[in-house]
Amino acid sequence: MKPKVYIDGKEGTTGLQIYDRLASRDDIELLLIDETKRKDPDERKKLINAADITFLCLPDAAAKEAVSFVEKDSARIIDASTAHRTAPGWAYGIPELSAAHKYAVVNAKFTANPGCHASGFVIPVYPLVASGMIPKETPLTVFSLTGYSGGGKKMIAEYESPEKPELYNTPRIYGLSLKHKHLPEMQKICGLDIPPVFCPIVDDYYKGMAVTVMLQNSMLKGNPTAKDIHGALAAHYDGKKVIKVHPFGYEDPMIAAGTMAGKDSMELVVNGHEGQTIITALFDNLGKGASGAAVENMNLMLGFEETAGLNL
Ligand SMILES: NC(=O)C1=CN([C@@H]2O[C@H](COP(=O)(O)OP(=O)(O)OC[C@H]3O[C@@H](n4cnc5c(N)ncnc54)[C@H](OP(=O)(O)O)[C@@H]3O)[C@@H](O)[C@H]2O)C=CC1
Ligand SMILES: CC(=O)N[C@@H](CCC(=O)OP(=O)(O)O)C(=O)O
Repeated sequence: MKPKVYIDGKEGTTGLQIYDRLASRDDIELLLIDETKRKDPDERKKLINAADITFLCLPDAAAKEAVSFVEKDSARIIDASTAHRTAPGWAYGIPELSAAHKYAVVNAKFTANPGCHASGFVIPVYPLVASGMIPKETPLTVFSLTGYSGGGKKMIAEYESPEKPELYNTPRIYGLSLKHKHLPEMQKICGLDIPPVFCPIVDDYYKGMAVTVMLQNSMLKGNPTAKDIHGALAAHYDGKKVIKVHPFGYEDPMIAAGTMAGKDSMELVVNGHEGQTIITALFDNLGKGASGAAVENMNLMLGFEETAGLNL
């Protein structure tokens, strides 16, 4: 029998993107809610318990409510919201981080899909902290360029409105409280003593991200060069299908944030010299930053090839 899959919040930005990746697959059965009942708690509860896996593509409060609906042992959850990313008992959905992370996802009842900015930070930083190259007490900084689809339906409507304010044509820095909701997962998953200083920037294009971490090499163990750091990342992600480490350096003098738009994979680009290193994670906020990652996690949880249905 084919595994049954339900998307709670299918009409939203992330939900529609997951639907697009699953609609043509014949190895799963998609359960669809009656459109007039898509926010009806009883109907959603019925489908969550009828499904083998439910994707939650909802605001945090609705995601928490959906988890409270789970009754059957067979019902498993992949939550795209921020609600459970540091919660006990939840697997963190970046299986490439380590064998233990992959094992946790494969066997999870509950998987938290990572935040988009967080993915671009955690994927380069986790292995460097785990190996000791970045001491866990290092004060890191990170900035992230994102397309406006990262803000969901509301932000998409603002950017695509004829009344769009003139200054929305230029990049806008936000998260100025320095308390962005992705900071807890960045710190916890990487095992850092303190969260990084994080500056997100949204710009007037639909999708694609460039998340950049800058390092003073003298703060790192053994005073590595940028090439050493590149070598450590290339070794860690060697053979991975969804995460690629670009050969050291970059062929163009500039890196465009939209380079990986439309893809479900991520590319890490390392530049620098003996004294300083700059690492940029290039990916799509709707791909490895959300829906592509969610489908990859589903594939692992259901025993499929992890890249099934993905566009690498
Ligand atoms: N956009 C992105 O790049 C990313 C988003 N996420 C996260 O994924 C989740 C969904 O985000 P996104 O798709 O962007 O958001 P959207 O606002 O685009 O979509 C959310 C959807 O949930 C529906 N919804 C709201 N409340 C309920 C409810 N009680 N029951 C059923 N459906 C409900 C909304 O309905 P209606 O259509 O009526 O508004 C909407 O269709 C969020 O938690 C977000 O933080 C994570 C990573 C990246
Ligand atoms: C442009 C924009 O607003 N992006 C969102 C992040 C999107 C994402 O990863 O979302 P969740 O953590 O909600 O899952 C933000 O920075 O809050």
